[in-house]
Amino acid sequence: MSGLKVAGIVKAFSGTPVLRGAAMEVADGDLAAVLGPSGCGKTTLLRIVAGFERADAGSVLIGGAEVGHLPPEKRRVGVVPQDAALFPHLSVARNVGFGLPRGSRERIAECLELVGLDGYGRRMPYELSGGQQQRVALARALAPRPGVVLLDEPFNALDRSLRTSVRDDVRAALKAAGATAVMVTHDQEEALSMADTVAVMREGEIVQQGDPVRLYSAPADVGVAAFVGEAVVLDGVSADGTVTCALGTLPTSPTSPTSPTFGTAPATGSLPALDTLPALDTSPATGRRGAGRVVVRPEQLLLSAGGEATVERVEYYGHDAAVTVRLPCGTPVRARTRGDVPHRPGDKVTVRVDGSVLFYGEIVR
Ligand SMILES: Nc1ncnc2c1ncn2[C@@H]1O[C@H](COP(=O)(O)OP(=O)(O)OP(=O)(O)O)[C@@H](O)[C@H]1O
Repeated sequence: MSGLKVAGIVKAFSGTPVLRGAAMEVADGDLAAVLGPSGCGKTTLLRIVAGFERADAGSVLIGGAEVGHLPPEKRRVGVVPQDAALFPHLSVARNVGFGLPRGSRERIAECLELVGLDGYGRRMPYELSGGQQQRVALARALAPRPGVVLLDEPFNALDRSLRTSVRDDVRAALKAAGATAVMVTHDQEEALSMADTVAVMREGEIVQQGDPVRLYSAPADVGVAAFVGEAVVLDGVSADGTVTCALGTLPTSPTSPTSPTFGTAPATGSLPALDTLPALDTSPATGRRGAGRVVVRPEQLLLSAGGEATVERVEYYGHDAAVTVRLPCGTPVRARTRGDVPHRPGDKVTVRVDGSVLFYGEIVR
């Protein structure tokens, strides 16, 4: 196998477990995002892949070969740190050529071109913007043709307006180089918009890995649903392909998981990819029944004038707005609406749900 595979990674610091059997797989040439809240172990996993840290157990395969026993310089891994960390006293070209043999001018020029900075070789790092520095750091990581490129929250130091364009440039450069890459982030928008595959990490485990669309539409559990995008979570009672909750009786999505272990990573390290999970069983006789939790996406909530629900708060963002509405039963829900549709606090509205909803409950067979 080429690409990257990590399986069953366990790591503790001074007896405190940080990674508990983390497993993920990245196909050759794919960009993977490891997405998780602060402190869940993302950087530690990346450092173990890079060889800066040693795992207590588990395996790291790069291009099909086990590298767990190798020092960082023997792993063919390129690293892009958070803050670019260029050598301040070296020119851009010498930064990019740092890990290359002498006389690698052509390769340096090639890599600068890959990141859209051809002609910048003679500049010094202090003459570059933050985004340009980050691109030089990527060129430096790509220069020795690594088996895997690791990016640790690479856009953190950039301001918001710059991030989108630098993200595009970085993704384009990785794709042009054909690199297999893993990017750590706690920003769901960044993960969903950039990556080919997203691995969601929680408390030292990859709880689900899948492509962005499937991850958003079929999260493994309520926690993943709420972390990957916004979620309205309500209590509900399910029967016969529908669920009854504060928003009425709604059809449940065919992507609602049917197994309590849906998407969880077994300790053996095998991959919790959605594609490999058992076929979905939505037949009324054997589906999920009883009490559980309903997940609705805010953009599924449609508001119309007049009704029993009350608008409490409107956050206007231009392209859209977030409207908090109190339902007649007293439960608040947050809807995403078009920015040009006026709602004001105190307005009476009706809330309808567009499409089907996810339901997480006990399975009755
Ligand atoms: N060298 C170390 N010694 C002791 N504890 C450590 C060490 N490195 C990391 N930790 C602890 O391991 C946990 C996970 O840290 P890690 O940096 O991997 O998380 P993270 O998900 O990358 O967080 P963030 O998004 O905030 O960077 C934290 O509780 C951290 O304090």
